Amino acid sequence: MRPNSQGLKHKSSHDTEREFGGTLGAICIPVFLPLTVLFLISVSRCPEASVLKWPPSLPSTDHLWDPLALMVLLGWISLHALLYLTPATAFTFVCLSPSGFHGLCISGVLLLLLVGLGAPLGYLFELLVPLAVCAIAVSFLFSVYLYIRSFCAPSDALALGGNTGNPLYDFFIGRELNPRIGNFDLKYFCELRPGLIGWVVINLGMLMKEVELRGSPSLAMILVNCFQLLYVADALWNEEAVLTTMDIVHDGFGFMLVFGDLAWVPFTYSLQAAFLVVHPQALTFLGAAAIIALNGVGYYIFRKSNSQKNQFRRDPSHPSVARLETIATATGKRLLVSGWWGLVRHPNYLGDLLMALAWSLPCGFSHLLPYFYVIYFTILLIHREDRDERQCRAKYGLAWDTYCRRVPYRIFPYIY
Ligand SMILES: NC(=O)C1=CN([C@@H]2O[C@H](COP(=O)(O)OP(=O)(O)OC[C@H]3O[C@@H](n4cnc5c(N)ncnc54)[C@H](OP(=O)(O)O)[C@@H]3O)[C@@H](O)[C@H]2O)C=CC1
Ligand SMILES: CC(C)CCC[C@@H](C)[C@H]1CC=C2C3=C(CC[C@@]21C)[C@@]1(C)CC[C@H](O)C(C)(C)[C@@H]1CC3
Repeated sequence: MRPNSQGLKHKSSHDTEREFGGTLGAICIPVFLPLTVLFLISVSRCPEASVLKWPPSLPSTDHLWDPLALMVLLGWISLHALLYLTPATAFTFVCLSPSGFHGLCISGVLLLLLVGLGAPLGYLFELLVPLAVCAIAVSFLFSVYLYIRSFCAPSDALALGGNTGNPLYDFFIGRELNPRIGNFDLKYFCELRPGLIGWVVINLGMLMKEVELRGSPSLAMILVNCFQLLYVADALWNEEAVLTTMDIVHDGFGFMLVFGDLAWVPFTYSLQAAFLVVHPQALTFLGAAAIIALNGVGYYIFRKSNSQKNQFRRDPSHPSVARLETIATATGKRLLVSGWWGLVRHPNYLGDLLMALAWSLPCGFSHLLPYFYVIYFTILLIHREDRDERQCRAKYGLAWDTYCRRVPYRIFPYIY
């Protein structure tokens, strides 16, 4: 057996553990999730906006395709590929900031120019369904390309879990860990650039549509736009931290991540803004202040806990983390058992979930749809926590069990 780039030995196709429901999941998820995206966008623009209505509303076939949508999508991905390849020093006005953040700033400047020249950004509302259809199609084609090219990759470039020998499952999970074209890291690019920045551009399009319809943006729309812009800007400012996430370190680059990055994130994470275009909400200043406070608390916990772990992993002797209590593991790495990581085993998930709730609350309580993100995200993070737990137990053995005894709660103190 030959160690791969994850430092682990390849198992045979029979003993590789299958995740996400195995082969059945790999067949159902690529059918079910793209339909879910189209269903949710359709529901968000119906006056009744009911996710429980039967039969479910799906867009009619003549609304699925628009050549303009394909041009916009391919232009957008190409622009970000170009920015990704341009050396950071070329952007002297933001040269001290990380390169993902340049992408966001430059997109912002270009959009302002377009709006200044009279481009109707609000038209994104009409284009949303065909754009999502194109993003789904591009995700499928790109995943097929990744699957085929993975057979030319050396075995130490393959992901541990994506090489079961079952083509459907391997296509879904991803065979190659970090596919590159020269220096261009395809997974890193997709995880942080076109989809994540596309999400805030769609939000802005929804805000402009509201301005077209009602003359000015509502307080609820402004809050949703600002909260989510802060989240995306934070991700791009701290972009190197993504290099330690399980998606980059452990998971292959297959349909699940490609679709997640290019279609799921931009089109389902922007549902609150799309909902508000057709379902305006009256928000009091007191209500808005409470929601801002909730988002602030969530962001504080999310940022502080992520930064504490990143700082500790980078330099454990740094004064900000040197006094924290730790336990040793057999690998030589230490685990934090005080500070944020002594409160619960995933304080960053707790902060992220509080923010998710704050993004839905401006949409009021009359509909379930704006709460889709919080519900989906709770399930995603509980499942992710379980996967991470298994990986950490395999890596750290007894030390991980000691950590779990010291810090018994996973995400919510005294609850879970
Ligand atoms: N908006 C979205 O859709 C999503 C957002 N996220 C967010 O992304 C961020 C990253 O999440 P994710 O990658 O899942 O996980 P984490 O950032 O929580 O990283 C988990 C890893 O941290 C290390 N670790 C765990 N406990 C300790 C400890 N006590 N001391 C030191 N190191 C420890 C382990 O790796 P090691 O020991 O190898 O360093 C473990 O594998 C989170 O804030 C999450 O909320 C995630 C998914 C989706
Ligand atoms: C299609 C499925 C239902 C789910 C696919 C999951 C993906 C959408 C997520 C897996 C991990 C992600 C991360 C982020 C976005 C969502 C996906 C791609 C992230 C970039 C969001 C911003 C954060 O600050 C982060 C820490 C950089 C996130 C990293 C993980």
